[in-house]
Amino acid sequence: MGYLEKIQGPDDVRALPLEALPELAREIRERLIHVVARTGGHLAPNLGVVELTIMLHRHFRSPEDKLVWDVGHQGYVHKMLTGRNDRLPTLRQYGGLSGFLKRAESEHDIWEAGHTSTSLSAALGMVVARDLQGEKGKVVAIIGDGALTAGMAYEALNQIGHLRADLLIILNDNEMSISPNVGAISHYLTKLRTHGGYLRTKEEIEQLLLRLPQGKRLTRVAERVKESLKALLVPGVLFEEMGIRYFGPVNGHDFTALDEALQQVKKLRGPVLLHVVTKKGKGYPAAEKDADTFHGIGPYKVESGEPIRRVGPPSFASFFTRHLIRLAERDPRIVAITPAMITGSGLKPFLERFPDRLFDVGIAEQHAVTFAAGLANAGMKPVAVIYSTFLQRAYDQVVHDVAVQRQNVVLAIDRAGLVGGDGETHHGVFDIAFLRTLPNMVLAMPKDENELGHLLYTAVRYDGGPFALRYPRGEGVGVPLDEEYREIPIGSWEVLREGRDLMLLAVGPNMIALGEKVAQLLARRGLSAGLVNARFIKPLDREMLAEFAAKRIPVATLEEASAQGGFGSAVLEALAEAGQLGIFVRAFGLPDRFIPHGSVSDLLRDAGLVPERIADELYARLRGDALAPSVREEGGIGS
Ligand SMILES: Cc1ncc(C[n+]2csc(CCOP(=O)(O)OP(=O)(O)O)c2C)c(N)n1
Ligand SMILES: CC(=O)[C@@H](O)[C@H](O)COP(=O)(O)O
Ligand SMILES: [Mg+2]
Repeated sequence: MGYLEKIQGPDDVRALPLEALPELAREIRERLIHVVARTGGHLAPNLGVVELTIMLHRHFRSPEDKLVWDVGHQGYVHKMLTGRNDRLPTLRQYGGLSGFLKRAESEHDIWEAGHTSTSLSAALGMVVARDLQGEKGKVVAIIGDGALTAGMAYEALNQIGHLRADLLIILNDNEMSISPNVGAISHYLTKLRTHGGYLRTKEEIEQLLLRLPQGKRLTRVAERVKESLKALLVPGVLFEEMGIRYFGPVNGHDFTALDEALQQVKKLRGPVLLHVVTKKGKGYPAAEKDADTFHGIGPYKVESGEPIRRVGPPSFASFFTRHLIRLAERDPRIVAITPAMITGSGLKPFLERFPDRLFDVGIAEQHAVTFAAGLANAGMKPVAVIYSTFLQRAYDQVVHDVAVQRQNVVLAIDRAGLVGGDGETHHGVFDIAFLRTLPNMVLAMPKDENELGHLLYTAVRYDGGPFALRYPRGEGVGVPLDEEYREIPIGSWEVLREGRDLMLLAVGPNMIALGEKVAQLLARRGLSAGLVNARFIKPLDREMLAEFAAKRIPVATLEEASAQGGFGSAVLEALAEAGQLGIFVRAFGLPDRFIPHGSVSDLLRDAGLVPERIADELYARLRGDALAPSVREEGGIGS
């Protein structure tokens, strides 16, 4: 029996002799590689923090000492060492372990995060609470070099330094965000890494100066000279100048070096940053070689690292890039912006074709949006490609810098809808509600990858202000692409199927497929339901809506988004405004709760967005039959 199988919690980790740790690390890596090969997940980040996680649990007594992980995608090792190793094969599965930390899963999961760069702010909050309550215990934030490119991290560092907060920050620097890290901060960290590993403080540097010939005089010369010497000699001066003592860099795979470093820094009071250098994907050649692909990967063959690809059409993201390249060929104003998601957004072909017209701004969604507004302000046609969930971080920039000024920015909202294994923090289900309420905003979603191209063509030619174009994670529908693009009239819907007794208004490919099945089920029961591709969420096709109302045809809306404030709400508001609420309307969407991880089909079923449930309810309501009990279930269909 190996070491890992005997570990039920951090006490067991602390009980192991130092010399047993390399074998424990090997066992952890072997299990990670085999389990994630089946479940999919964030393999490379976790392989990079095996030794670090082991040592953190040896030096700090979780949960009295609080380990606050940034993002949490690198929390698998932490879970294995805190009593959840046996459940690892349920990772990211419906009802199984989350791929991020979850307080409901364990007392050792102090903080939940799927979005980067929140750990420092949260940790500082815990430090201040501890001190105000007179509690004990260390607070340790573990943040990656990528997460350190987000502005929110500096807002926290600013206050940490100001308060001289007694907080340990572990900077896990693997030179990678998802793709190789970018920006001036990353460049600075590279300089620090190449300084070679030493653990000197400012004081020691000053002692060193004093030992130099003329050292006394030297140290007496103007503060400016000393400061500039310090900047040369003192590593981490960026942090030091914020009042945060910097130590490192330390080899994050060397148990002895980590042990010594943690031994030293944990005794210190006040804000301390330990710079740990790790390798993303460590211990699995395929992941070491291609940490970008193995950052977040689907199932793969262990022997070769070759992804087990499902046969099917390319992803919406890759279709989007194909259209963007075709349009950028003709329009030099078009530039693309990504906040550190080149790979996930499928933008690599665009980068290869137009290296000077793609801007990776790092993990900086707020900056990405306002940078786009600045570009538009100067006559360019910026296309900001941002996952729906990450766009949430830039909402005020959309309002204040884009919508108010009617800047001609295209917001390409990828991962719009349920995303599956990433769960609550990643489903793109709120952007309809938070964008449709903005004046000057156009918001559209295509029925398939071909219409995606026509809507993008319409968007880049539109000069009436912001145009938000949302599309889902996952594969296209499998339709051919037209040779030529055509403009789609803004605010126009498309009738896909005529109906006499009911019109289903569906947003996006999944809901159109769902609507088609509902219409077929109702047809078998003698109810004629039509289906509309509601490709514009804003502006609505008020003409078509008024026509249904005038003919007193009931409508039902279908959206893979929060029903609260979503497309269905917009339709209800429009009918109420036109005094046409007399017709029956039902808005089907996601319920008023956060949707966990699992397959999209499991999650849609859970939310009641399945044809049988919807057909049952609509039939019962329209034919006056008593509602089937199952349909009345609370919290199911968007309530
Ligand atoms: C606000 C936000 N934007 C983008 C992402 C997508 N994302 C997840 S992990 C990651 C890279 C994080 O890099 P780093 O902090 O260095 O961690 P590593 O994966 O290298 O361990 C990114 C961009 C996110 N989770 N949150
Ligand atoms: C942890 C994180 O936020 C990203 O790695 C995210 O999981 C990527 O999502 P996709 O797999 O949809 O690109
Ligand atoms: Mg990193």
